[in-house]
Amino acid sequence: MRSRGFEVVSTWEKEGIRIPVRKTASSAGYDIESGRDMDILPGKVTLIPTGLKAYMGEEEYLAIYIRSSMAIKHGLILINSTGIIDADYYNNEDNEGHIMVAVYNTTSQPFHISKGDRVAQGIFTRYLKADGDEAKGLRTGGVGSTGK
Ligand SMILES: O=c1ccn([C@H]2C[C@H](O)[C@@H](COP(=O)(O)OP(=O)(O)OP(=O)(O)O)O2)c(=O)[nH]1
Repeated sequence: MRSRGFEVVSTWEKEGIRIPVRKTASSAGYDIESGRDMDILPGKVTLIPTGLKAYMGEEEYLAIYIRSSMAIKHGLILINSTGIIDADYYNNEDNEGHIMVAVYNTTSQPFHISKGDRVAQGIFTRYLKADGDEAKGLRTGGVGSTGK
């Protein structure tokens, strides 16, 4: 039985996309790499495609955080502070569940990222449901897919 994990998005160039790993026995985060070469321009939001999707249990999500060194040494932040990858994002009909890392370059200089550079980390997390919660909707895509 499988619980949670990562897969390469089928439409993405598989070459050079590595399934995330934790670097040490007690690291919480799975290191997530950029799926392509990119220039992260100052003062702009850039979506970094990862070439990855994640599957998990129903009451779990994958929390995406910046790698500390990207923030502290290079001034990159996540524009949404923490990316929430919902369990039902996996294999959605729009983009298959492609995980995007939404970065903002706080410096005045462009920052180059190569395919395979570790940019973010993902931590699988459990959440709790409120009494009377009977949500049944189906996710069809990514950011803003359930409204505006
Ligand atoms: O940094 C992020 C944040 C979100 N997502 C994907 C996964 C998530 O399941 C989906 C929707 O994100 P969220 O629910 O945070 O955005 P929303 O603006 O509330 O959109 P929706 O109306 O689709 O829920 O977009 C990413 O790939 N990267």
